[in-house]
Amino acid sequence: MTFITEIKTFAALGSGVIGSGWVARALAHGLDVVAWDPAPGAEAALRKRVANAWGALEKQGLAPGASPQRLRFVSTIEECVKDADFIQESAPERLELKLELHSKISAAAKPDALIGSSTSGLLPSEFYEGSTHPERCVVGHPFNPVYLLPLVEVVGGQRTAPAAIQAAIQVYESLGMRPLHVRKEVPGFIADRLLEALWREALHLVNDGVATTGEIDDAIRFGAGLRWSFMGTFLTYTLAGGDAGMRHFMAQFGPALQLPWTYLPAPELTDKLIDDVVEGTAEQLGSHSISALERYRDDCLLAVLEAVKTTKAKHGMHFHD
Ligand SMILES: NC(=O)C1=CN([C@@H]2O[C@H](COP(=O)(O)OP(=O)(O)OC[C@H]3O[C@@H](n4cnc5c(N)ncnc54)[C@H](O)[C@@H]3O)[C@@H](O)[C@H]2O)C=CC1
Ligand SMILES: C[N+](C)(C)CC(=O)CC(=O)[O-]
Repeated sequence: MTFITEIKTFAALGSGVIGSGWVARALAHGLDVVAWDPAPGAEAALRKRVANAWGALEKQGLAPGASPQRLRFVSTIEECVKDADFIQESAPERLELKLELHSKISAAAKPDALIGSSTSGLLPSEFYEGSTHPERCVVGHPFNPVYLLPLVEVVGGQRTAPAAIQAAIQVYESLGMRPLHVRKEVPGFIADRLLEALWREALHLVNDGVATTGEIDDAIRFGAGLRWSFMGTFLTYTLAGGDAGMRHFMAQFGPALQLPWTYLPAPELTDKLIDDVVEGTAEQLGSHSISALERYRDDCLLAVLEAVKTTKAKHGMHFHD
């Protein structure tokens, strides 16, 4: 079984934060993009988000012919997918909604067009249950902002063909991404399991009055956050074990895991906790608008990506190593 991997037309269903990020990435790679979203005013909101991202994409370098004008917004699912070579769904994270949407998408799509879902952690075997040609259906879980962050987790369901996983990896690579094949279909995949643990503990720290949202963000951005862009937890902790490496690290810090410092269940989302988090982050936002902070974030990310790429090259490594 073969799937389309040379893509000219990219279909995006759902054009919120993540869908618009996919649209911007695909446009920047010189593709024609067709988008659909049922919300009133969705087309204007999408074009505004793409415009806000375009400056960063220009700085990063556009493919020949890349233009926001190659985006066409349509009014039906069928029109969106019928001529598409690759389809990416970024609809709200609700199982029933995705189940129904994918039965319509897959029925109208070319049979050999791959279908990816941006879900953050739902299981593909479940929401592709009613899909036509389920062997071409995968999860392609991206990270915000999708147009700059390279990681995409690729996950197959019980009926996904291994060849479709490889084909999807090829397509995401052609969009400049760094696919990571999640070999076992588990809720939350790999990255969101880790991010959820951090998020849960951050909420506990606010709930227990230990720290404000700003202080917790400081604890990340001036410490581990800086090193995470080029070295993950396992290699970082190997170095933290000194010359004796990971075995010494495990012997020294392993017992603390039995205390443990962290809680497993999430805190109850009481009105007070929600207010504390919303008020804390409003203070952090200050007078900046979300789009201004998105441009600031994008500039920082471009600088970090460039620094990591240049430094890796000096050490004989490729960016995707
Ligand atoms: N926001 C994030 O940080 C990330 C989200 N994701 C995933 O991406 C997907 C989309 O999330 P967001 O973009 O954050 O949500 P969002 O709320 O920003 O956007 C969702 C969009 O879907 C549209 N929509 C509503 N009903 C729809 C339907 N029946 N069919 C198609 N579109 C519909 C909405 O009008 C809205 O524009 C979810 O599966 C989420 O788990 C993945 C990575 C990160
Ligand atoms: C909060 N979230 C689970 C939707 C986050 C993600 O899925 C990935 C990200 O961009 O952090």
